[in-house]
This record gives sequence, structure tokens and C-alpha cells, in this order.
Amino acid sequence: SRVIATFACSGEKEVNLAVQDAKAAFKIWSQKSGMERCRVLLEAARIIRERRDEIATVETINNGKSIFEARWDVDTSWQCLEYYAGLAGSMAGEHIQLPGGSFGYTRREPLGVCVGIGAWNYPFQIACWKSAPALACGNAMIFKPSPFTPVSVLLLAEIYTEAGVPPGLFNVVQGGAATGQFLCLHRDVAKVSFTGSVPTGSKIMEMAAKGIKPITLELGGKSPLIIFSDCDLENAVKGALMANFLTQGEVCCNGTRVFVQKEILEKFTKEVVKRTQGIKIGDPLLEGTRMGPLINRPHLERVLGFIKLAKEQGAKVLCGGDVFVPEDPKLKDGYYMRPCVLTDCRDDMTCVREEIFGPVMSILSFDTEAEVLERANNTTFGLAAGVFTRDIQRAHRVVAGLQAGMCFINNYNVSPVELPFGGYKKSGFGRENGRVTIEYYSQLKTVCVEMGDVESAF
Ligand SMILES: NC(=O)c1ccc[n+]([C@@H]2O[C@H](COP(=O)([O-])OP(=O)(O)OC[C@H]3O[C@@H](n4cnc5c(N)ncnc54)[C@H](O)[C@@H]3O)[C@@H](O)[C@H]2O)c1
Ligand SMILES: C[N+](C)(C)CCCC=O
Repeated sequence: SRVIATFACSGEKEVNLAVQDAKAAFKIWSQKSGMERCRVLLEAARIIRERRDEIATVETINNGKSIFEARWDVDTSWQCLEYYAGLAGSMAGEHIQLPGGSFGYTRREPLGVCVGIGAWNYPFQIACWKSAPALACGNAMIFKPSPFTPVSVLLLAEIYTEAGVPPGLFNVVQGGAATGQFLCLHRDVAKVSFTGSVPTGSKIMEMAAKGIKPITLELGGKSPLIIFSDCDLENAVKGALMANFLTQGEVCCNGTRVFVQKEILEKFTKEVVKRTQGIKIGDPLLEGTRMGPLINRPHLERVLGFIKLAKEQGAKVLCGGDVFVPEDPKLKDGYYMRPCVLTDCRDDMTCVREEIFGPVMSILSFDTEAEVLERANNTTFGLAAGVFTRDIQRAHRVVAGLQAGMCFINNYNVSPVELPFGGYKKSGFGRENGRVTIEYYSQLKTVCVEMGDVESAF
């Protein structure tokens, strides 16, 4: 490993300065029309597209994910800016006729200075998914990336500035929990949008409660992927790999509990193992690589610990689950592991119950639709879920019964920015992407207009 950058943690003083600047920028930005904001966001999207390879390279160095995948993240980032640019110009209230010629109308107004706090798995994408709707609605945003991935979001700040946002409108502060706390508790911060773990999410909620601030929580998951025997097997296998091995398995919505109907269990498992063994691990900057190193040594040890425990609890490792040492001597101390497929899993095992956040797929078998639905929902999480079947009625019936905010039918882990993304249960609340997110970054003002005389009670 090598040091790629050193940052000073922002303390209370720097947080105060960032909030002060954001407030000044908010005054200018919130007065602009939707179309004016649209133009700036479109320009930022254009610059991100133009700098796609450069941003993806920085993200790969920042996080360790393959360059191939980092380019996808950059794409869902500029697409998000384009999408909210499109909505900025059409944000509007409504007009309501009242008796006697009086009327009311509503105005959709920004909240003020919003805070975004990000996780380390999708650093650039998370910053875009939060800032694009925030800025489109007329807010300012102060963003704090994870201290494990502090670099790529600085490019976003640079790009917004180049595109024409007022200075201080999108500001980055660096640091860990203490910096996050200063932000959440600041009296002039109007809203916090958080992506991270459930325990931290709970702390954010407590802090926000003190200031009666609205929050968005995008938290962890342990999502089910249900494969019925009538599925297109080739697509189901591809879907299972997409559901488990993107970004070294460090993905909140991963479908890590793979329920497979008994009739196809053997065939499915054999094919999944074959494809998993074919995943090219190594230098994430090389074009052919599809899996890079995990985020850091303690996290690698934690993931390996889950696999050890799974074996002790009776699961069988069909492939991977051990440290991988690349041939390149420069990479020999990297945090690489082979993606793992576990079978003979039971619902009560730790590997099936807890979020591992690494490349570990647990295969479970099932008999009936009713049985699998109950088992799939038997979790405190509710971020995502997937179903593979050719039976259209069953697909929609099962999805309707799943307790998860993001459901996939015959695919997994695709992210069209037009669709809202977010969780049920302990996976959080509020949404990112889609039209609905406008509501999480704005407030509604009602104006009641009297056209006659005041009818007084006094
Ligand atoms: N639902 C989603 O969209 C989504 C997306 C990505 C990751 N995640 C989840 O994130 C987790 C992994 O990310 P992580 O390890 O970075 O999570 P984390 O909760 O440890 O940290 C997330 C962010 O919160 C900050 N933070 C930590 N303590 C804080 C505090 N007391 N006050 C304010 N800020 C604080 C961290 O510095 C970091 O920026 C997983 O559980 C994963 O499922 C969820
Ligand atoms: C782009 N994905 C794969 C849908 C991940 C979204 C963010 C979750 O960690």
C-alpha cells in the first residue's frame, strides 16, 4: 500500500466556515429560476462526461474497484445530474380556487444548507446522487466523504465551480465521526442525507432529532435474491454475480441471500461457481480486471472472519473465501481475496443474517413460493430484493409481498437514475434518485389569498 493523499480533518472552525459560505451561496442560488439552475447542472454533467476516464481512474485509486466498474459509476453520476437538471425547470406548486374569488397557491421552496455524508463504496456516485437533487431544488450542500475515500469528491467540487455554481454552494469537508457530528449538530444546517451503516444512521437520527431536522438514511442490507426453477438460468446466474460481486461485494443492496428452488439448485450452483472462479482479480487499473482489493486490512480480516464462522456453523465453501496474492510483486500486500460461494447455508447462520459487505454469496434452497417469501422477509433489513422467473404473475405477486424498497425482476443491481432508490425497515428511509427525491430536498409553502373583506369573529 502507499499514501495517495493526506488531508487535515475539518474541526468545528472549518465546519462553521463551510456553513457560513454555504449560507451566502444559498442566498444567490435559491433566487435563480429552475431553468438557470438546469443550465448549470447540465454543464456540470457535460464536464463529468468529458472527464469520465480521469474521474474513473481517480475513483479506482480512491476505492480499489475495477476501472471497468468505476466508469459505470461515473455514468450513473452524470446521468443523475442530467436527470435533476431536467426536473429543475419544471418544479412548481399548484393553484387552488377558494370561495368568493379568493384562492391559494403552493410554492416548492428549498430547505437551505444541506449536509451529505457518504460511505466509502461509491464515493463519487454518492456525492452526485445527493448533491444533484439538492442543488436542483435550490439548496447548498456541504459534503463529507468517508475518510477512507476522500479524493474523488474534490473533482466534483471543482466541476461544479467550473460549471458556474456560486462559490461555497457545494463544499467538501474532510474528516470522520467528529466532523460528521459538527455538521449534523450545526444550527444552520437544514437537512442531513446520510449513506452508511445502521449504527451510524441511528446516531445521525438522534443528532437530527435535537434540531428537528429532516434526514434521509441510506443504510445497510442483507437482501434476498429468489431464483425460481422456471427462470432463464443463464440470466439468473449472471444476475446472481451482479448481485454479489460488484465493488468487491461492498455494496449496500447486494442480494447476498440467494434462495434457489430445489429443482435447479445443483445446476445453478455449478454454473455460479464456474463463473465466480472466472472473475479476474488483480490491479484494478488494468482493463481486464473485474475485482480489485477490499477497502482496507481490517475490513478484509472482518470478511474472512465471517467465512471462518460460516464454516464453523456448517456452511460449505464451494470456491474462494481466501486471501488472493497477485503475481505482480507491487501488489503482494494488497487487500485481495477470492470471491466466495457458500452452500449448505441455513437461515440462522451469521453469514445469512448479517451484512458482510464483501464478496460472499450464501446459497439457500427452497421448495415453495410461500415458504421463500416468508424466509426472504425474515430480516431486520429491507433495502433490496430480486426475483428471477418466467412466470409474469408470480414475479409481480412475489415482489408485492417483499419487504424491500428496491425490487428487481429478472435483473439485479442496475441503477437507472429515473427510479427511486432506498430502503424499508432498518435499511433507512427517504429516497435517492427519481422524481420523489425532490420532496426530500424541498418544503412546501402554502399561501392563502383573500380577495374580499375579512370576516372577523371580533
Ligand atoms: N443504502 C445505501 O444507499 C448505501 C450505500 C452505500 C453504503 N451503504 C452502507 O454503508 C455501510 C458501509 O459504509 P461505511 O463503513 O462508510 O459506514 P459508516 O457508517 O461507518 O460511515 C459512513 C459515514 O459516516 C461518517 N460517520 C461515522 N460516524 C459518524 C457520526 N457519529 N456522526 C456523523 N458521521 C459519522 C463516516 O465518516 C462516513 O463518512 C454499509 O452498511 C453499507 O450497506 C448504504
Ligand atoms: C449502483 N448500485 C450497484 C446499485 C449500488 C448503489 C449504492 C449502494 O451501495
